Amino acid sequence: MQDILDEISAEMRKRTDRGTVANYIPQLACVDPNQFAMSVVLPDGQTFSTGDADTLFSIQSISKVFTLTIALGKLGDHLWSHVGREPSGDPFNSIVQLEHEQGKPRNPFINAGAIAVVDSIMSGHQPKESLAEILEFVRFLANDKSICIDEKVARSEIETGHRNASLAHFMASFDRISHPVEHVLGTYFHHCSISMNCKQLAHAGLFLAFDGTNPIYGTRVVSPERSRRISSLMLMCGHYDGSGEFAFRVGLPGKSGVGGGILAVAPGEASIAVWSPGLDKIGNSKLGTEALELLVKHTGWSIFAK
Ligand SMILES: NC(=O)CC[C@H](N)C(=O)O
Repeated sequence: MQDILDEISAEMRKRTDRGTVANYIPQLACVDPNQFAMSVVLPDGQTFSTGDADTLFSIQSISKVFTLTIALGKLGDHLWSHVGREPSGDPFNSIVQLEHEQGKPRNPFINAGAIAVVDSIMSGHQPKESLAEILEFVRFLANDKSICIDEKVARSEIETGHRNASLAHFMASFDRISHPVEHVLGTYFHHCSISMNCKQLAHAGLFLAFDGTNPIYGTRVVSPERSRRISSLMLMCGHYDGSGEFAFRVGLPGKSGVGGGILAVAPGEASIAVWSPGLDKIGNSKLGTEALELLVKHTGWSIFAK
């Protein structure tokens, strides 16, 4: 595995077209695009890494996997009255479907859906309490208490987040937001601003690759059924209007973020995190996707393989 990862890393180093860093969040625009990292965690806990795997990056929308897991734990199937579970085929920050669909977001991974999910888990609490709960959950999953929120990134998102504010207010106009919009947005921006490195992220996703149970510690996080459902949403919606392309090229459930990270799960095999800050036109990591494509070629880990 180490040889495979080093080969992929060497291949990625040669790439001249590395995509473009997210510049609509000023703090993310400062990140050096020449970075690359990949980590693979196996069920016995062995962790293989290459590149800048200890460097922290903003996990952005990958955090939506964790908030969805919390929301399903709290609301169960009732969550689906707040948010749908169909691919949107539109950009992650699009508002168009909301008007035609009575303010109900298509799925939990587009921005509108993730904002609705956050609202559903706040249950009358202050943003600080909800954030503490989300952060605690991520730390528990990764078994790492050092994971934190990057306050500078959160500030930067708050200052420039007009589009997300529009989505939240638009949903509120359909009575679909039950907490003060500013509180919901503050919580959303902060959970998007959690910083992690590839090793931590791969560990945090391990439960999804093993039917809801972390195989290293034997701790059950969610039921097998729920784990499979979260993974199926990652496959169908985890890369927004690029989800079909990702399934076609990689063939694994994955969730991307505009910080350039991707969490991918190979059921029964491994959890994988990859990071390269340059994005393609849709907002998914360009080299991250290429690296996962190569990994799957080497390992045969596609969910469509026997
Ligand atoms: N795709 C993403 O990672 C988007 C998340 C980002 N925080 C936003 O709201 O725009």
